[in-house]
Amino acid sequence: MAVAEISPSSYAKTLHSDLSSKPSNPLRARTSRCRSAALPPRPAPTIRCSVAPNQVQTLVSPAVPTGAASKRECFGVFCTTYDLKADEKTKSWKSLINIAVSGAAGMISNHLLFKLASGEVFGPDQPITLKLLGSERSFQALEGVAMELEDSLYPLLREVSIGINPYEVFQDVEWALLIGAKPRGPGMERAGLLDINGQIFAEQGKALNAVASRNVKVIVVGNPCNTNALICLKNAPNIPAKNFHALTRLDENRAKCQLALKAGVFYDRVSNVTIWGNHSTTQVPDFLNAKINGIPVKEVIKDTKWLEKDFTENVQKRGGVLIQKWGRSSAASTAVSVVDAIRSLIIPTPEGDWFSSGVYTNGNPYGIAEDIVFSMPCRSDGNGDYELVKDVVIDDYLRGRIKKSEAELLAEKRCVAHLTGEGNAYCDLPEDTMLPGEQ
Ligand SMILES: NC(=O)C1=CN([C@@H]2O[C@H](COP(=O)(O)OP(=O)(O)OC[C@H]3O[C@@H](n4cnc5c(N)ncnc54)[C@H](OP(=O)(O)O)[C@@H]3O)[C@@H](O)[C@H]2O)C=CC1
Ligand SMILES: O=C([O-])CC(=O)C(=O)O
Repeated sequence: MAVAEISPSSYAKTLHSDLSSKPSNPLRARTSRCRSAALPPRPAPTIRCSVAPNQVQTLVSPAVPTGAASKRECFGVFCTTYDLKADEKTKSWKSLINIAVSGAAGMISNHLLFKLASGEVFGPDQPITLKLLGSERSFQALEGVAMELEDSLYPLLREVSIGINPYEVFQDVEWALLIGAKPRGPGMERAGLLDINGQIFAEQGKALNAVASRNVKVIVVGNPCNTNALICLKNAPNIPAKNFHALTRLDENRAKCQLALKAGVFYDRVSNVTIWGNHSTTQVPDFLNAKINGIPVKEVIKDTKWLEKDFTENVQKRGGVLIQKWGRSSAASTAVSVVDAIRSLIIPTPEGDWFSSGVYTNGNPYGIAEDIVFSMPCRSDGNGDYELVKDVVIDDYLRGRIKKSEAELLAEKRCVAHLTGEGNAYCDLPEDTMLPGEQ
């Protein structure tokens, strides 16, 4: 690594030191983060960066940057000056919110970012900032993604920044969608994946703890997502553990689709579907409490053998079947399920229904081991928070299956003890432990 001095004006990404650090009044007259028209021109600051000679020059902060709050980056057209208040159309808009997305140059993000920017996630009156986290490896691709966002002319997308340092990218974020993770390659042990990805999520947890909004909502998508979410929350002690989610909404959606197919109804007739446990092949799609047209599934689909075997396995292994056919893991449907997961937290849950999310187990009413991240049924008032649903039935079949997924997650937790501050790791994963995408 060479250390080079670059002037921000020599590069499209510009570091900003001239604006207030707090987005506390996000409908502020938004002056450019590159250069404020209201302020006298300043000499361009010199920024010290670490760059390899043949790499795109990248602005890098120290691990815990001093004065990081005053440093901002923007991308291209998003550096231009505007004033939300002055624009008639924007007067009824809500306050700007900051959303961070990691793995932003990856497949899932390529679908998700455009949904976020279009307004279909947070609503047509919600302007947003997108803060894209990548790596040196993906930096050029990240620029390409940002260029596509520019060219899409989304009115609600007010700011885009790109970076490779989570301590900068997570500054003041209200939502962190953590997608980036190393996929498990041929010959790689699950324990190895847990360690490599766990380190990513330990670092990102620390960064969130240091610089994100104190009430940031975190959705972990990168696999193994339950244990990554646990690592993340353990490294962010100043953020409520309740704010961390592991994405199991894709599994819920897959289960709804299978039940609808079997019952010959459209999938909007299926409700109250819980995915219990790990986002892995031990997950438990719950047909006992699920309903079709408001009637218990078991009264509509009387084929118990199908429910216990075919339905359950179809959902558990759907990711793997899709990889075999498509040649890559679910990206579009995963992005859709991230949208569903967010909307379930910002829109009140319909009366009598619930949604699934991998959440922290402390205080759960189901007897599931504490201190893991486990998918369970949740309801929300639409304020970003949730409560666990109490009125669910757990029979012996369900209990046995839940126990198996719980055992898997406890074993995963032991593998990452060195990343959660709980001593030495000891990895004894069950033989059949697999991600949904593995067969
Ligand atoms: N929970 C769920 O329901 C689902 C979860 N997933 C998981 O989501 C994650 C992302 O999937 P997808 O977007 O399709 O994957 P991609 O391979 O398209 O993108 C993943 C991104 O992860 C980043 N990454 C971070 N660390 C590494 C590393 N050490 N090696 C390689 N890449 C790394 C890369 O970005 P960069 O170089 O910028 O770091 C890359 O762009 C995966 O972990 C996948 O298993 C997928 C489907 C469903
Ligand atoms: O295993 C993977 O990477 C894909 C995955 O999570 C899924 O499709 O549910």
